[in-house]
Formats: sequence, structure tokens, C-alpha cells
Amino acid sequence: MDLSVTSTDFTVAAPTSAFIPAPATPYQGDIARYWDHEARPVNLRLGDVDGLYHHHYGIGDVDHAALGDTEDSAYEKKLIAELHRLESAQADVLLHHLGSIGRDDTLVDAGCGRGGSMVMAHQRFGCKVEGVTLSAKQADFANQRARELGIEDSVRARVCNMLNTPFETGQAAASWNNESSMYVDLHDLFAEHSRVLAVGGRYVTITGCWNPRYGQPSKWVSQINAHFECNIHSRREYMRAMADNRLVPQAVIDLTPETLPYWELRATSSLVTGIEEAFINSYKDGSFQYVLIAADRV
Ligand SMILES: C[S@@+](CC[C@H](N)C(=O)[O-])C[C@H]1O[C@@H](n2cnc3c(N)ncnc32)[C@H](O)[C@@H]1O
Ligand SMILES: CC(C)=CCC/C(C)=C/COP(=O)(O)OP(=O)(O)O
Ligand SMILES: [Mg+2]
Repeated sequence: MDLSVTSTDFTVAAPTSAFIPAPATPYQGDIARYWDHEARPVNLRLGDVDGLYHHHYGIGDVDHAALGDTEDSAYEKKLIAELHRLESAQADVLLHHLGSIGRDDTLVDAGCGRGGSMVMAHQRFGCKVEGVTLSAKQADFANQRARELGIEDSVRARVCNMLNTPFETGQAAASWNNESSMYVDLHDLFAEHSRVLAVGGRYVTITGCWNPRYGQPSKWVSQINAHFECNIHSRREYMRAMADNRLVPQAVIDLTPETLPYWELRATSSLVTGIEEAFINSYKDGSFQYVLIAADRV
């Protein structure tokens, strides 16, 4: 009996992008479903302005001159453009804190959404940007946008748990969480960033966190958690988890005053989702803060 085997004996299944790793926990399965089904106009219509699709909030002063008269038939369109401008300004501030990034560097966007920040990072630094999200729909959307922009060789999103990424140890010059750290345990998160980052690399997060000076999460913070199925951490937890994982803060910036104008403008728009009151009230009563933390991997 001839037991020799030739290569034609095995039909190797062509790798398909359809391979979706199973979520690590039932919770992650719920979050994947949340983002697979998310299609809020407040996100899609803002992204339609220039093709940069964000799932984070804005910072900066509102340009009331650009908005013009509320009675003007073009006012709604101008308001959408202004909200989007403030959301892109937020990503610009995060990218600024990554420091000097070279064209040959690799960046990691942990919880990349529909990829708006990834595109901005590539356009800013000319480097490779790897993104991970639990949502296959978001990954496909981000990769389609990269193809449309002709940057698919540099910008790639995958369905992957940010706590267990396929990246090499020390591969990334910098990495970030833009409003995505409230879905995971921070010690697990920073252990993975610390592994993937080169020694001397930079980690940045912009996040909403509950204020330990307030004591415990306020009812507004609880409402935001319920609305997004997330679990907002305290500012103290960020500091402790970073310190335990070789991430030493270089800058900690309270962006709460800078994000309030975005929320107050958004609350006047037809795109409200009902969560605006919880953000505005929690920022004003001091129970919730919008914070940027930039840390060095030592
Ligand atoms: C609010 S969106 C932020 C998206 C993006 N950072 C932005 O600024 O547009 C949160 C993102 O975190 C992702 N996410 C949540 N938990 C995750 C996990 N364990 N692994 C990977 N991505 C995760 C979600 O899939 C989603 O893309
Ligand atoms: C600061 C905190 C706690 C954020 C929680 C994470 C989150 C859902 C951000 C915005 O996503 P989105 O842009 O899809 O939300 P929305 O539909 O409200 O614009
Ligand atoms: Mg949004």
C-alpha cells in the first residue's frame, strides 16, 4: 500500500477574511454584537462629512461664526460639520501625544472602531497602523475605507481582542485606546500594551473616568455604563494599573472643560441619542472626567 503523500492530496482552504475568532467572554460577545449593529446617524452622518468615521467625542471651542443663523436652511448641515470637526480635533490631540513617529514605525489602535483615527494617524505620520476591534462589521468598514483611500497596505483593522493581540513583543512604537478602555480590565489591558510596545514607546488614552474625589460612580456614570454596556473605571485605577505594567504617565490632562462645548452643541441637534444629559450633568457635578493620559513604556 503506497503511503506516500503528495501536496495535491490536501486542499488548503483559501484564507478568508470571514475567519472571526470567538469572543473571549460572553461579555465580549455582547460588545461585538453592540458594535455590529450600531448605525446611529450621529456617527454615520458626521463621518459622511469627510469619510473619517469616529466613535469618540469632541473637544475644543465651538466655531459659532461657522454655524451661522439657526434659522438658516443650511444650519443642520453646518452643525453636523462642526460636531465632526470637534471629534477630529480630539483625535488630533491624541495623535500629537504619540510623540515623534517615523514612517517605518508601527502604531496600534486598540479598539479602533470604524477606523477614523487610524486613517488620521497614517496621514499624519505616513506609518503602518494596526487596529483591533471586536466587531467584524467595524473591521470590514475600516478596511473598506482604507481601500477607498488607497492606503490598505498601511492601515489594517482586524477582529481581535485587544487583551490578546497577534503583534510581536516590542513591535509598536506607540499605541492607544481612544474611548475603548472602559470595556476591559485595565491591568490586563496595560499588560498587553506593555508587551507590544517597544521599551521607550508611548501609550496614550483619552477616556471618560469617574472621579475618585466624588467617591463612587454617580448615577450619571451608571447611566452611561448602561447606555453603552461598558464599565467606566476611576482615574485612580488608570494610574495604578499603568504603574503595575511599566507605563509611567508623562502627561495627565483633564479635558472635561474642553469637551463640554461639544456636548452642549450636540444637545441642541436633531441627532441626540438621549445620553447627552448624563454626560453634561456628570461633567458639571464633577463625578465624571474626560482625561488624556500619555505614558512612557519603561
Ligand atoms: C467607542 S468605540 C471607539 C472606537 C475608536 N477608538 C474611535 O475613537 O472611533 C469602542 C471600540 O472598542 C472596541 N472594543 C471593546 N472591547 C474590545 C476588546 N476587548 N478588544 C478589541 N476591541 C474592543 C469596540 O469594538 C469598539 O470598536
Ligand atoms: C467617554 C465614554 C465613557 C465613552 C464610552 C465609549 C463610547 C461608546 C464612545 C462613543 O461612541 P459613539 O460615538 O458610537 O457614541 P454616540 O453614539 O454617543 O456618538
Ligand atoms: Mg459618536
